[in-house]
Amino acid sequence: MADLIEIVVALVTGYVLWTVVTTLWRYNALCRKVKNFSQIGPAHWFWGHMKLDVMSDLRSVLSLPDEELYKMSHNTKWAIVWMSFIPLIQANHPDSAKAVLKLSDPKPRGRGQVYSIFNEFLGDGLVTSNGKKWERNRKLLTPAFHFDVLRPYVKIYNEAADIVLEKFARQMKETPKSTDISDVLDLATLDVILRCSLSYEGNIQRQKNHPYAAATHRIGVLIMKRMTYPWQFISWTLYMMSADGKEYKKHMDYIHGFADDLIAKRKKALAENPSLLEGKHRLDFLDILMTAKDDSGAGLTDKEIRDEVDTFMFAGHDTTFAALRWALYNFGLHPEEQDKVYREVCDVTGDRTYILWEDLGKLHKLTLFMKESMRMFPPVLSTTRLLQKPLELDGVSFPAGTCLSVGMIGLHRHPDIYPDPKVFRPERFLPENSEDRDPYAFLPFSAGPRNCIGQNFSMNEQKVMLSRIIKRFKIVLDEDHDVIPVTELTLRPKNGIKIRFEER
Ligand code: HEM
Repeated sequence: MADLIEIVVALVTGYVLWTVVTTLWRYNALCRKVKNFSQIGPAHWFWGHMKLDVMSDLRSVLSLPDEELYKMSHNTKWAIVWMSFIPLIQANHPDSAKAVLKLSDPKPRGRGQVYSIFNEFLGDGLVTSNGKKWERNRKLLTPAFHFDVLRPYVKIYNEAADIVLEKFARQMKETPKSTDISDVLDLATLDVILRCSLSYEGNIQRQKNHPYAAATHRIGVLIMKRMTYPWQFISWTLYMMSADGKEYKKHMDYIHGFADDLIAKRKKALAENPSLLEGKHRLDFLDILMTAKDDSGAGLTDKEIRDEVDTFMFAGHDTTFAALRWALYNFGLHPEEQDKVYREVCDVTGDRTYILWEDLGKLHKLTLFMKESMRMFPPVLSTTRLLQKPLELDGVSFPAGTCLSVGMIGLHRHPDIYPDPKVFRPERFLPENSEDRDPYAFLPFSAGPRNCIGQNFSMNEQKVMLSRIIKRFKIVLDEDHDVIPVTELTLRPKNGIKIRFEER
């Protein structure tokens, strides 16, 4: 018996030692590989880049002098951010971005890995799931973004824009110097996604604020804060013991309860009146989820439906909200570009106030403007994959099991791809100026099999909102208000953006 115990102890000790040694060996090999990659600044020996100001205030990164940017990007296709001792390797060139994104490699969701942190919030929805489950749901939900489904949404975007204009006009009467644009656009984008995809009529925009919008805002802040404490990042239990963890759980419970309620109401409505789906040429998002059956005839479980509802409410609202805020900011910063877009909107729409589906394809200058705005201020800052096979690129080989990200800011400001990267120049996206550019050089919506399913939805919504706003108002930035870009899941302006809306 004693012999057996000794053997077991020896085996366990051997296994533990073997695991520690191989992990350290792999870690050391990876560190040697990445040591020459460009960095946003010197890393602290313990915290790495996590506690640097640049992580919370991106102004210094966004205003790096061109020579500095050039030095950081010219000879390398990868950059590195140290999350304490964990290197976060980021593709910052189209070649490396393509190598990462065209693979069907999964998103990393193990303990302490980037997407694990979203699991409690978004469950196993389309953004976070992998493998067969992702494949099934992506196939199931793709028809919800068909043009025929998107076309009637233009009416809803216009209705939301009506209220946005009315509120901006009222706010300007109350505070003529300038007004913060955040709450108005937050509720508008939330209302749009709820009405279009989730058949939910909650009169959201008529409320002063909404607990869902407040909860997503705080969740963004708390997730980024959690990432700066490795022990909280790795352990949900430890996180739940902190005050932040408790607050996070409170918001999450609210969000999940809201989604459950919304699903229950739609189920009830469909049960009482099945004809609601009759005559619908194509089903919208929630109805697809409710009625989908797999080959064996089984539908999605309640939890699966809720995960997708949570995912779409977040992914479909916070991102477009971010893009709209940065676009209005850029209108204010670049009055001459604003003017070009204004004249185009007037030409296309004439005496009409409402934007029609047919107008959307004619708003070329606005589209160039929106692309340049998302180049400089990408609403989503990165996406990550877990290598399933070794990857060799640019003289560096990464073993299977390495996490590789694409960093949108580094990529979109690469001076070899975008000369004068800090200059706002929408003509960069004219066909004649971009046909030779690699499609993986501009990735606000990511690319490859896991690209954004909602990009047309969002582009249409942004076009309607922006053209309606700009046709009615001239946009002037409040120069006394500091705009501080921060990473809070999406790229947000920390204290909002203040604008003076002048009636045209
Ligand atoms: C300006 C607005 C938007 C931006 C910048 C944006 C950006 C992105 C990016 C970068 C990804 C990849 C994320 C990752 O790999 O982790 C993504 C995925 C996704 N987006 Fe968007 N998005 C926007 C709007 C929307 C809208 C309006 C919806 C829904 C109506 C939506 C739904 C999704 C979903 C479900 C995914 C996961 C797709 C998959 O993995 O199959 N997004 N988006």
